[in-house]
Amino acid sequence: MDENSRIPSELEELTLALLHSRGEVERLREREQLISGLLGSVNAVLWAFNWQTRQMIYVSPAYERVFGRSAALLLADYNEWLNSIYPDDMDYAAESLAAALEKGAVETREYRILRSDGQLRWLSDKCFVSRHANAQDGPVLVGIAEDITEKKQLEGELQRLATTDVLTQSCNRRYFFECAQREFEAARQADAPLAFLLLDVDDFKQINDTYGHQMGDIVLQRIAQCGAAALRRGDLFGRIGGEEFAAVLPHCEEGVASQIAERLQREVQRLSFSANGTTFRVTVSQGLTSLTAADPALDTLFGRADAAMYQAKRQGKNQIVVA
Ligand SMILES: Nc1nc2c(ncn2[C@@H]2O[C@H](COP(=O)(O)OP(=O)(O)OP(=O)(O)O)[C@@H](O)[C@H]2O)c(=O)[nH]1
Repeated sequence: MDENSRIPSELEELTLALLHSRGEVERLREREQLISGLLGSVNAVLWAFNWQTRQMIYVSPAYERVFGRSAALLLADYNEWLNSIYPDDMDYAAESLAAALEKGAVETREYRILRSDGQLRWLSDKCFVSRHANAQDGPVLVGIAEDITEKKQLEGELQRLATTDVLTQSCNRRYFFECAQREFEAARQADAPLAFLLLDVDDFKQINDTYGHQMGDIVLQRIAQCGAAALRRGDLFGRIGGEEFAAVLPHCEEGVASQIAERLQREVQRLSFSANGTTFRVTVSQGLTSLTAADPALDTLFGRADAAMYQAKRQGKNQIVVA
């Protein structure tokens, strides 16, 4: 056989190369279809952002579903993304994005957006510095944003259940003392006034025994409503025992605290209940005290308010004792 006949001619080489590159193009097309199918079906927004030019380079199809806005507008102008962030969360969203540049990644970003239809939604938006970006184009940030509104609502509901007294919807004992401790420490640190109020329903056993436990529950609910009505915004109110409630009044001088306790006393006295064809009223005894420089712990305040409340009971009930 002739030596030259074994060497493929230039034409054959070209044909082989063409066939090979056609196969490659076909494979790439299939791959692209697969990836765009995946990106289209994933309910998370994948995005890429050029930090230097402040340009959105890419955003996946889920953007229009999650944000309810046009992807074309976003690709034309990055401000479209900023416009969608809930104003209170704007600083956090911008700072955490910049932090990703320094740290390489921020995986705990959560903020709220306003969809174009006015709906408020929570997003988890993890972002990373891309390792594949071209150095001369500046850093590129890539991210994955997911709608976590339902998860947030569930967390909120769990938090509410863990901190709320089921019967009266006021703070439960554990949460009340947790918040009271924080208020106590803040007042001590700022040398600010703080009052502690303890309230116990008078002759509650008799109410239960005469009108039934269910009626007793209604009494507790109405007293809790009086508490919410009489206190100021920022005051803490909770049910800390069966028929015992407590309040912490931050930044409250003794005189104002007394007025608040008196208002609460009157609110309760005004309540009227009907059962078994009769009408009855309830009263409460209150113990009130204020933080002094010598109080080492919240327990000291609590103990003083408790002693004052028992003094009110001993003195005939339906009254406030200030200690
Ligand atoms: N209906 C109802 N009763 C409760 C609840 N928790 C505790 N109690 C009742 O509250 C009553 C408290 O009674 P006592 O501690 O004797 O106090 P009191 O009758 O209010 O007497 P004074 O405190 O001296 O005025 C008890 O009978 C408890 O069973 C509750 O969630 N619902």
